[in-house]
Amino acid sequence: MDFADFADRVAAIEAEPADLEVTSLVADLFVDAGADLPVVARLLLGRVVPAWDSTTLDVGPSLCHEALARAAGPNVTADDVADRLADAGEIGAVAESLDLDGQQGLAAFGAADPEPLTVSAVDSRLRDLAAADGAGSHDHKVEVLFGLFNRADSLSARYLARLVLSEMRIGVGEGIVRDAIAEAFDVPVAAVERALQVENDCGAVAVRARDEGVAGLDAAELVVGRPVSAMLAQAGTAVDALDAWESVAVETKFDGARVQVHHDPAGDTRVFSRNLEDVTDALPEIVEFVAGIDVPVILDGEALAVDDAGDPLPFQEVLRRFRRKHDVARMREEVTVEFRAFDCLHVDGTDLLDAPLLDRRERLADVLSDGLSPLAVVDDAEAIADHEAAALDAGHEGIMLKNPDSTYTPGKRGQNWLKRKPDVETLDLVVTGAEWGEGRRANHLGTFLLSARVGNGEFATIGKVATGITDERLAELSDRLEPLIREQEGTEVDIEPRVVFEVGYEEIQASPTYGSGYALRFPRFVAVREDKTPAEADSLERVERLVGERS
Ligand SMILES: Nc1ncnc2c1ncn2[C@@H]1O[C@H](COP(=O)(O)OP(=O)(O)OP(=O)(O)O)[C@@H](O)[C@H]1O
Repeated sequence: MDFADFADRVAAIEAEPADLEVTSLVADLFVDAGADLPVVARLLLGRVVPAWDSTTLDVGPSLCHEALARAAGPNVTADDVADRLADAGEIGAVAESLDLDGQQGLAAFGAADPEPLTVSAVDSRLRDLAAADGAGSHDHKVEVLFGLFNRADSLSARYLARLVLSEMRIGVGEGIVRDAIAEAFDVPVAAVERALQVENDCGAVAVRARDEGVAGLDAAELVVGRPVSAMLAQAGTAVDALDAWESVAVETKFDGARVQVHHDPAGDTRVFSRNLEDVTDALPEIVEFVAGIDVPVILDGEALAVDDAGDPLPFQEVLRRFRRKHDVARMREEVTVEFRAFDCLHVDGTDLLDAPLLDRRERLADVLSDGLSPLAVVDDAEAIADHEAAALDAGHEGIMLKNPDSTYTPGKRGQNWLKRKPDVETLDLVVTGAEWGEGRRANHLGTFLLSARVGNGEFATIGKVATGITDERLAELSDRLEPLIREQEGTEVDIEPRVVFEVGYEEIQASPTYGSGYALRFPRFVAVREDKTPAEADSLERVERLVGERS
């Protein structure tokens, strides 16, 4: 499929306001995609590689501006592109407005490939770009993007630019892709959903649905070494749990970082973070800990930092490891990280996603004798309160209440896992802006503008945080956020939404000051959530719920 045809179809999808119609248009596109089906399915979600692969294109705005300017010809500079972006507000409109003239551009710049740009050419060039690393990678990336923009017509440029900056925003989310696969190939939505959870790649699942139908979808299996999304929890109380289930599995809620451990005694051990990033090198203790397991396993659990007495330390200690991977040996001497396993997804060729929690826990105990998170099955509120008090006394964050009969549903924030924490409230919010500091802090960004997620790549501002940040941490945050600056006006900057802050606050108030209609009172910085992407930040819906609960 030519990329220009794909871009036409995407423009029609973007212009359609009704979800059902969007699903049908996407389904039609899937039917027509032929051999390009897996790539088309991923591109619609703004992905080049499957969701289980955390490789990113790592293209920042300035790199993209440089490539666009080169493709636009000698009269346009990267600064011009940035200026146009300030006016237009989104990169797709800018790319489209540059009138990149496809094949004429080729002649003008002497590019080697006279073929029209196809979907598969874009895919392979962007994979090549994603693999570029180290010295010279900047220039290589500009070169690859220039080559693509140079062969693109205006509409193609619009979607290419959005794709490389992870801003597809065409109103197509995972739910629509799931429903469209079902509609296109006449298979049940539930079967598609299940295969997506297991395989974590909409491209591969679309092909299964088309080529093998329900049987193919049902045959999707976990692969040791390929991460799946983690099952998530909702906030809940003992009463919620006892109302919903006959008995309750109570576990300690460890204040660490979620890890999924894939161990193959005949091969490799890999550790993945909650956003599926490979963090194996940052956590050698965990690799060593599971080294003795003599069958292939996929384990779910928490990486917990402990002090010399074995007592838990705050989760920031573990997250620091994810960030500074090259200092691991030194950091390991300073802080010990231990593994607490609480679930088991696969043992020795058998997937356990559909097994009840207590059965999975039995299998877990078969393969691991140490490092298990304790679990008690109880049926009264008093026993739950006792467990909570004991967990808090021991310095843990709270307790988890789980339905003993529940299956493991990857990526779902369902009602089968409830988290119960004392009322220390924090929100995970996306940094979308900042202000330069004053005086001693003039070289650093000092105040950070925070936003809640409103859906499909959009964010609404809700407050500013400047409190709770040490000078050292401020320098670190500045280094981190400066490359993400999109625009500057006076001392205020607009920042690409990439980094998530955990922020404490006293109260949430209705307020016209911010786009969300709410403002945090007394916000204070707690940590950078290295393990969360903006898509996993707290939503405005959650904020509204919190406000509702309080009033
Ligand atoms: N025994 C346990 N069982 C399940 N999850 C646990 C357990 N102990 C600690 N956790 C952590 O609690 C998280 C569950 O809460 P949730 O799914 O809401 O994630 P979260 O948004 O990171 O929440 P939080 O910030 O409260 O940890 C898990 O992702 C995991 O990291």
